[in-house]
Amino acid sequence: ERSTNSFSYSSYHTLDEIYSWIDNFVAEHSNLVSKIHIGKSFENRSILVLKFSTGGPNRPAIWIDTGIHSREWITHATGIWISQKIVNAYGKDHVLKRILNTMDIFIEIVTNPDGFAFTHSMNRLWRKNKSSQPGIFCIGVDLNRNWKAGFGGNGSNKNPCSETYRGPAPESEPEVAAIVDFITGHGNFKAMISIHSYSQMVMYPYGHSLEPVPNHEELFNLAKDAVKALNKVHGIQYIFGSISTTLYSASGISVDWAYDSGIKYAFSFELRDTGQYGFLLPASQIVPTAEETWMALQTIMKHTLNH
Ligand SMILES: NS(=O)(=O)N[C@@H](Cc1ccccc1)C(=O)O
Ligand SMILES: [Zn+2]
Repeated sequence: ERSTNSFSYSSYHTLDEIYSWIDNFVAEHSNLVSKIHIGKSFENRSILVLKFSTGGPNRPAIWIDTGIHSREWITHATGIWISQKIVNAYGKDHVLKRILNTMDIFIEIVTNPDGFAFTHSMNRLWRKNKSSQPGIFCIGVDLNRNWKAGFGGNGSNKNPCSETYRGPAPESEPEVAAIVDFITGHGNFKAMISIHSYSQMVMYPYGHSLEPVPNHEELFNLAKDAVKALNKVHGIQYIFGSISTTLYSASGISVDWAYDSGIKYAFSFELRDTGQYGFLLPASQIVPTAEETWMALQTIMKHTLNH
C-alpha cells in the first residue's frame, strides 16, 4: 500500500523509494512535517528537505544533512530512521518535546541525489555529484569541498579526476548552492550536523585550518557528551575533536562554512564502522547505528536549545 507502514527502516532503498517514502511520510504526519523543495540537482532531480515544526514563523532551527557523499548509504538510512523517530517520539520524549516547542528541525536526506542514483545504477562506490564541464573528461565534484570556507586550500584537489575535486569555484554545484541559499535566506539556524560514514567520529570545525575556533572548548565538551550518549546505546566507541587535528586537512567543507556563517554548533559525524565493511555496512546495522546516532544528535540539539 502507499503508506509508510510497508517501508522497511532496516533496509537500504533506491532514490525513487526514498522520494516516495518522503511523500507518504509527509502526508501521514502533516501536523508536524512538511516537504520543502530547495532546488534542482545538476541532472535536474528535485532536492528535498523535511521540515519538522510545531508552529511559528522562522523559529531557531537545526540543520541535519545525510548523503552528501552518495556511497555512504548508512547515512541516508539513518536520516530516514531519525525522521520516523522524531514523529514517533514527539508526544512522549520530554527532551524532544522541549526542543520542538521552541526550535524547528530540517533534515535533508538525499543531499546528492544524482550521485546516489548512480551508486544504484552504475557504481556503488561513487562519492561525488555528477556535474560535467565542457572539455573536461572526468565527472563530478566532491560536494564536501565546494563550500565557501577556505575553498581551494589544502585538503581539496583542483584535478577534476580527483575524489576530492573542489569544483571550478565555491558554490559552483547546484546541490551546495541550494543549501547555502536556503540556510542564508532562513537566517536563524543555530546548529548544523553533516553526517558521513565511515570511521566513528564526531568532529567540529575547522577542517581547513589548525586554528581552534573561538568556542572550541564548548564544542570539545559537547562532542564528548555526544559520544558518551552514543556509546551508552550499543557500546560503540567514537573518537572526537576538531576535524583538522582529529582527521586530516579538508578545505571547502560544509561545517566550516556553517561555522563562519554564524552557526556556532557545527558538527560532522562519521558513522559506523571503522573499516571492516566500510561503505558496504550490512543492512542489519542500520537500526543499531541510527539508534545510537539519535542519542548523539539529541545531546547536541538539547545543548543548542539551552544556549
Ligand atoms: N566521509 S569521508 O570518507 O568522505 N570523509 C570526510 C571527512 C570529513 C567530514 C567532515 C568534514 C571534513 C572531512 C571527507 O569529506 O573527507
Ligand atoms: Zn563523506
